[in-house]
Amino acid sequence: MSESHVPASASSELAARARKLDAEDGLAALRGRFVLDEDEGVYLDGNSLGALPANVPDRIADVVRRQWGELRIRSWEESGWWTAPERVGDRIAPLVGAAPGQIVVGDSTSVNVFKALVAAVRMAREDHGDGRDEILVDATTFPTDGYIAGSVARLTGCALRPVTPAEVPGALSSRTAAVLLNHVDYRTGRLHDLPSLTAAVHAAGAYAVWDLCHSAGALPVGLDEHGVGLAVGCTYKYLNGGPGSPAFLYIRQDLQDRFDSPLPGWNSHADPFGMKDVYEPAEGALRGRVGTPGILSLLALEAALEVWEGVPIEAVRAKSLALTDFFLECVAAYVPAGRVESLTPVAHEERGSQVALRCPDAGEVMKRLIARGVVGDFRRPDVLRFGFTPLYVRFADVERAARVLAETLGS
Ligand SMILES: Cc1ncc(COP(=O)(O)O)c(C=O)c1O
Ligand SMILES: Nc1c(O)cccc1C(=O)CC(N)C(=O)O
Repeated sequence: MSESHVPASASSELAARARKLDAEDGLAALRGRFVLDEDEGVYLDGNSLGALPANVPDRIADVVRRQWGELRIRSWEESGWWTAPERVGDRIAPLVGAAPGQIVVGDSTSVNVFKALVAAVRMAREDHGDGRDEILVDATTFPTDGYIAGSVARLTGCALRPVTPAEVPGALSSRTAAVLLNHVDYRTGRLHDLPSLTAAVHAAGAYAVWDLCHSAGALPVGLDEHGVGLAVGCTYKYLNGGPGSPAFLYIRQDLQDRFDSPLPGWNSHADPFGMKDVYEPAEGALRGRVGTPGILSLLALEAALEVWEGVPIEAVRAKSLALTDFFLECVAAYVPAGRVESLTPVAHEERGSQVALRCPDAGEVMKRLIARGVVGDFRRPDVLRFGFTPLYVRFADVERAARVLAETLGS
């Protein structure tokens, strides 16, 4: 493959900078907590599926062989299976700025969006009456949120109004019951202003539900600090919980006794083993539970969260911004002008932990990149997505990815 498209002087200067940045990186040693083959290439798809933390396989082997194989039914108590949804929620809590007792883990993000959004509409109507008959949904959302919001609207007799996050303040009215928003846009990597949008929604007497899939584990969210009422997120991206690992649901402390779940399964009952005919919700966030949790993936996630031991999310954010800055700089230096267009905002306060580059032949380009060991992903119709997980991505990876991209585009 020709390297003629990458100016040699820029390449050696940026490669040297990458080595220096890696040498000075206070988080560099964290990469050792993951299973990553040094020779395999560059993994920039942690915004879709995080890498495997090295301690997970042995933990899962213990859960299967000893907890399930030997202790069997006793493990619900003796191995802490029954309380795992709340316990693992408390492990996620500091990463999203929540005090303990407000997060339960279980089900998928889609299911948690459903629970949170119905509960939000119910609370808005309790506060202001049935005139609250509109749900605003992020028009740029990852599709599942839009589909679920559509169903919630039909079930609750609300109108569904898709608007961009920027349009939300102007769209709020005395009809708004709930607003479903993404903290970081899955396609462009744009970070939305959670504090001001939450405040605007609350000022209109409505409830915001935040989807944190692309921010949890990538940047500080500050749920308690910003008075967020309800939030959901997945754990298989920046939290590295593994394929299909359970999602989380945040219910702010003071809203918990008003949280009226549309899926009141027996795991959320105040007395689950009372086997009562009448439903009585449990106290606290655990009324967000539904049925029996998937213990294997829940405990894989619990082990995966141990990689965060002693890692401040602020340091992760600082490295994330440095990585994406450096990637944009390398792309600008290496890729022929006009060949790609960045959809990711330049301003730090508007950027998540990914870079999205538009190019007309993105699908083909990503195939060729992957064949050369640079793994990002392709989002239709024309977006190359690169996710930067600060726990294991190195500056040298960033420089290499941009160089291989330039070579691929030039070939
Ligand atoms: C913003 C957002 N919400 C939801 C999901 C997916 O939800 P689920 O966990 O139900 O598959 C994704 C990606 O998978 C996403 O990017
Ligand atoms: N959640 C995914 C899955 O279960 C399989 C394959 C890919 C994904 C995704 O990452 C989709 C997604 N959240 C996105 O950001 O595009």
